[in-house]
Amino acid sequence: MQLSLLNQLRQENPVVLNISNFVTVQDVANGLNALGASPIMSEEINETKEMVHISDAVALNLGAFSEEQVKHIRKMGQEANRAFKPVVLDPVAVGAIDYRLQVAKELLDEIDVAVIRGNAGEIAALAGADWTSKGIDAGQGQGDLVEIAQQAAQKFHTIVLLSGADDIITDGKRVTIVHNGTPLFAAHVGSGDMLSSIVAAFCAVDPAGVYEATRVAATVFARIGELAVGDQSTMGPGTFTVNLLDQLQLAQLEQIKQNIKFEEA
Ligand SMILES: Nc1ncnc2c1ncn2[C@@H]1O[C@H](COP(=O)(O)OP(=O)(O)O)[C@@H](O)[C@H]1O
Ligand SMILES: Cc1ncsc1CCOP(=O)(O)O
Ligand SMILES: [Mg+2]
Repeated sequence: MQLSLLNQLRQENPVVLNISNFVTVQDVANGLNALGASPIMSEEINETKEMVHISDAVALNLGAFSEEQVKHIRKMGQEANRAFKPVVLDPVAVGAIDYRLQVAKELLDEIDVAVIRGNAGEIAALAGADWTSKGIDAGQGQGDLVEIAQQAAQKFHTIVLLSGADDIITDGKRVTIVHNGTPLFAAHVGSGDMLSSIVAAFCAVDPAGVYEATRVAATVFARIGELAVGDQSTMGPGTFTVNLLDQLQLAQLEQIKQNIKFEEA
């Protein structure tokens, strides 16, 4: 795995344009910034073309959209496609709310999305698989998550990153499973949104290799979570959040490379 993309990212400092949600916007901005990317957020549709022009990748988060924001998301995605800037979509809670699923599917029809990053419930809903989601969380189901991720990737002609205790990255055929990470990620609202924007940052560094960029992003983020926990046996989400932000900036490639656990299929 080309983990050295992290150093390239830190050198290039790519601009990542985000449609965020009001819950996690600061996690996303600070997470990108600490890692070595340059975040910018936008809520004004009239600046879309210029915004995309100055950006290297776009992350579209469906966490708290309104009808107005959907127009903005559509325009931003299509503008990014015209400018050949990679687009990452985070379909927050589409497994729990049918209306969200419908909007996400429409956007996927209208925008050429490079990567969909979601939890099991979200990716299962997009794939049309049997699964019970719970709000923004993954929920529960019996299906094989690798097959579900592959189905979603094939259906939408995109790379899928299905995150959770294991992260599954697939283009529909190739599969990488990353076992690194910490359950404390799930105790912090915004972990998934941070990851989606970080995927966009890695795609900006290597737009020709979206699959590689996505699996590197997942691995780097998971290892940084582990480094944030360190050897402390008890830690709560408060300390984890602070340490995560610190490690996003401080963690060096050599530390990240230690103890990588992934398999390829
Ligand atoms: N139980 C877990 N163990 C290890 N890592 C986890 C666990 N749950 C989530 N993560 C990690 O948290 C990050 C966010 O993923 P996830 O929780 O699936 O997203 P979301 O917040 O959108 O539901 C990913 O890096 C994922 O690997
Ligand atoms: C709580 C909440 N409600 C709407 S968006 C959102 C944040 C979701 O963040 P994440 O998917 O990263 O946990
Ligand atoms: Mg999420």
